[in-house]
Amino acid sequence: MVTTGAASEVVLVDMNEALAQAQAQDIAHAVPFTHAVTVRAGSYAALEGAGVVVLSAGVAQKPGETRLDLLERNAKVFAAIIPEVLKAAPDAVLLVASNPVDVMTQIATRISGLPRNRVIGSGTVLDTARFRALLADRLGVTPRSVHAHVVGEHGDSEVLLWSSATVAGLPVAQAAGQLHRGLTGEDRAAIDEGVRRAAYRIINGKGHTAFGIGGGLARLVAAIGADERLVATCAMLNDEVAGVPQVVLSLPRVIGAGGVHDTILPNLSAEEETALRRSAEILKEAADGVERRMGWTS
Ligand SMILES: NC(=O)C1=CN([C@@H]2O[C@H](COP(=O)(O)OP(=O)(O)OC[C@H]3O[C@@H](n4cnc5c(N)ncnc54)[C@H](O)[C@@H]3O)[C@@H](O)[C@H]2O)C=CC1
Ligand SMILES: CC(=O)C(=O)O
Repeated sequence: MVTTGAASEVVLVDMNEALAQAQAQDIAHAVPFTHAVTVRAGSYAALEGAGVVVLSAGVAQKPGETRLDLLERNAKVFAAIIPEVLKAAPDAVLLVASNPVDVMTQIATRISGLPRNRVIGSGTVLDTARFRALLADRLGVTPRSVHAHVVGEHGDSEVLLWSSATVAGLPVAQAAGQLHRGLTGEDRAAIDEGVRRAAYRIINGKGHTAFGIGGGLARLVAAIGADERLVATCAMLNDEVAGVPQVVLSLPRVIGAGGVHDTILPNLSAEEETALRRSAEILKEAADGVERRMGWTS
């Protein structure tokens, strides 16, 4: 957020106050080289007046763990922190990053009681970035010129929408031909694996992921602050997706002041539609299970 000037003030709140203080100081020392952003650590009360509160507290995956393995632990963290956040910043948009981000967004929607469009999960914003980056690399163009989306779970069952991926308005296979680049079935499989397994690889190498999600969250915060109507793949509670009712997953959403303004369902091939239904079913089952175990539903 500091490097892009996405906000005028950033307040870090963490149960580990010494860590929050240290991070805030370290980040503040980058301000002279970047944008005029005030950065400080504080208690929940310091969130007063916040336009957006990013919820990233909780535990992260250890090597070998899936995102869904974190569910119970992070549900308890959200039950503790969301009432505190809302006491200080009742008008904020909640932007959820903690994993498993889709189910955590459902939990945040339930606990907060806020309108669903004010509780956004970063969802597949990161996976879409990874897809665009890998496709761009294959085709020899910049990722900003690749229009492609990942929908569904931010996790193992996510769906890369190859059928609607374009460059310069051309389907990627045709664009690849004109760019004299191969895009074989093997290349596609490697890109799929590169996107779907990115977090596992990075966590194996450095213990956590940070820069990609930091870039994505900053982009969403900027879009909310400036009422941009940015189209980004984010998670929100949907009435129904692919026949699955009341499920949180990512689709392209229009993001502006106050949160999500609209949702767009891209054209899907039959295979993509089946994969999206499967992803929705996995998330629905995980969310229903944790809601029962937390005693929120019978
Ligand atoms: N959505 C996405 O694309 C991504 C999500 N994540 C998720 O974000 C979360 C955080 O990841 P990291 O920053 O790497 O972990 P981390 O362990 O470095 O940071 C989590 C912080 O939460 C704090 N915390 C824990 N319980 C708390 C409570 N009750 N109140 C206040 N603070 C509390 C801890 O003190 C810690 O500083 C994880 O769930 C991780 O899986 C991480 C990267 C990408
Ligand atoms: C950790 C995580 O969810 C990611 O980097 O995709």
